[in-house]
Amino acid sequence: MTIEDRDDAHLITHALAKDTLSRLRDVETEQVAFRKGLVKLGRICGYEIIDGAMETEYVPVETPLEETTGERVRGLDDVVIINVLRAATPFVEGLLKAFPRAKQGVISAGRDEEAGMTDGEFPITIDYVKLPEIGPDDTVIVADPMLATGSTMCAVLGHVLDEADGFEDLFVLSAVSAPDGLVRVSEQVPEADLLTVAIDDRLDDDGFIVPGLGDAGDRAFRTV
Ligand SMILES: O=P(O)(O)OC[C@H]1O[C@H](OP(=O)(O)OP(=O)(O)O)[C@H](O)[C@@H]1O
Ligand SMILES: O=c1cc[nH]c(=O)[nH]1
Ligand SMILES: [Mg+2]
Repeated sequence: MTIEDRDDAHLITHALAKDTLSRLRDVETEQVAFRKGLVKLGRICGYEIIDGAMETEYVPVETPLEETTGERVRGLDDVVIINVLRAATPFVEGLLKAFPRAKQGVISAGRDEEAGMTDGEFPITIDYVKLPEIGPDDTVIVADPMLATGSTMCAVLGHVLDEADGFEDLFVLSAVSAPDGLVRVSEQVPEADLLTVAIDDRLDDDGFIVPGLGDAGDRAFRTV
């Protein structure tokens, strides 16, 4: 198993996840490679969630030759993936390779970077929310590659909690997290399990994760 439990989060420690993230961090990685890297990382994280957090059950299987016992992952049809626009889009594309039958939700959320941070938090604008029905059997994965101050994720989770009629598990999945963001989300939404590939050192004065990988949305969508 390549998920390591820590006090602040569960770390996805698969070697390929670390390799892919290191390529994403590289300032020389251009748009197409960056976007493909996020897709790949999403796929790896999806497989790791299945391996580390979901159960299997034994089932009878009739092969062309005889009956045997196989093993199937339980609950693959009861997965909800929430795409936090915009940077999560390629990350979610990868997750869907692991969970092809997931129900999908979309929440468009952005930090007001002109307003800036106050007490370590950004004002968040939510423009659009479209969620599927979420119920007690569902494993919910809220995906956003960057968890910086945690302001966006707290706002997003507020909508998820308002609309969900219970859930089996609620995972917040990010590629890179800052310590402040992990603390904010776990204090404000204790029912969420935080999964991340890396926990970086700190935030800079503009709320960017250091060393981080820069602005994930801008690099994937080439808006700089
Ligand atoms: O933890 P926080 O301090 O809230 O920062 C993290 C958020 O910032 C980025 O989105 P951004 O606002 O840049 O929007 P984008 O996806 O459209 O680029 C990132 O994808 C997160 O959603
Ligand atoms: O470092 C950061 C912080 C917020 N959003 C990003 O894309 N990168
Ligand atoms: Mg951005």
